[in-house]
Amino acid sequence: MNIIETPIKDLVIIEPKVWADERGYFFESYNQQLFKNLGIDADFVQDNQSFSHKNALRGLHAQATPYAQGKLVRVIQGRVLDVAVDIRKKSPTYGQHFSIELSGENKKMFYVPPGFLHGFVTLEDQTIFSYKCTALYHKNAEVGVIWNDEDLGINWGIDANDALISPKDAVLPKFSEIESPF
Ligand SMILES: Cc1cn([C@H]2C[C@H](O)[C@@H](COP(=O)(O)OP(=O)(O)O[C@H]3O[C@H](C)C(=O)[C@H](O)[C@H]3O)O2)c(=O)[nH]c1=O
Repeated sequence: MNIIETPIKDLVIIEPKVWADERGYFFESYNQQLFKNLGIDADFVQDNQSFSHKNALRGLHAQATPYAQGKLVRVIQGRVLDVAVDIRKKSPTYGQHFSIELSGENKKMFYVPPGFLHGFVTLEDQTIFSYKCTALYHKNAEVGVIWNDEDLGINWGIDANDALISPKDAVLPKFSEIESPF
């Protein structure tokens, strides 16, 4: 298992060791001791899974302190562009984002610590997205920013007219309109 740092501190990519043979493949998608050895000393308490059609765009979401969530995200089937935005007020990369393509094919995982907005857009039909969270869901603690915020300048790689957005996400505020809870 390899861990790859990104230009944003604490935001890391994990490449699991994949065992392939004539039957298919096997890999450990999570191993607490191995992750702690790699510096990800997080206790996960909730697993989530979503299924999406192509061009579904979920985000940008976070949960405010004290319910802030770290997320270990991966794609079981299909392909996404995954995006994390640093909104830790004291961070030198505040307001900056990092994007990565996650797929059933590349089997890459992405650890998004507490203090980040998170979202993804699906690049293939029948995409299954799975992630572990370090805090339970608290609906009333949800915070979000509109996906196409001009200040964040995220290139989602799809035509905005094709994006499938939930009614909730379609009315999220601009980045300049929120006070980061981190
Ligand atoms: C997140 C969540 C949702 N729900 C229920 C509440 C909603 O009625 C329904 C759909 O939720 P939502 O539309 O917020 O699902 P997503 O748009 O995929 O939200 C996720 O999208 C981005 C990518 C994230 O990083 C977050 O984990 C999460 O906000 O599931 C639950 O019961 N538990 C949960 O933990």
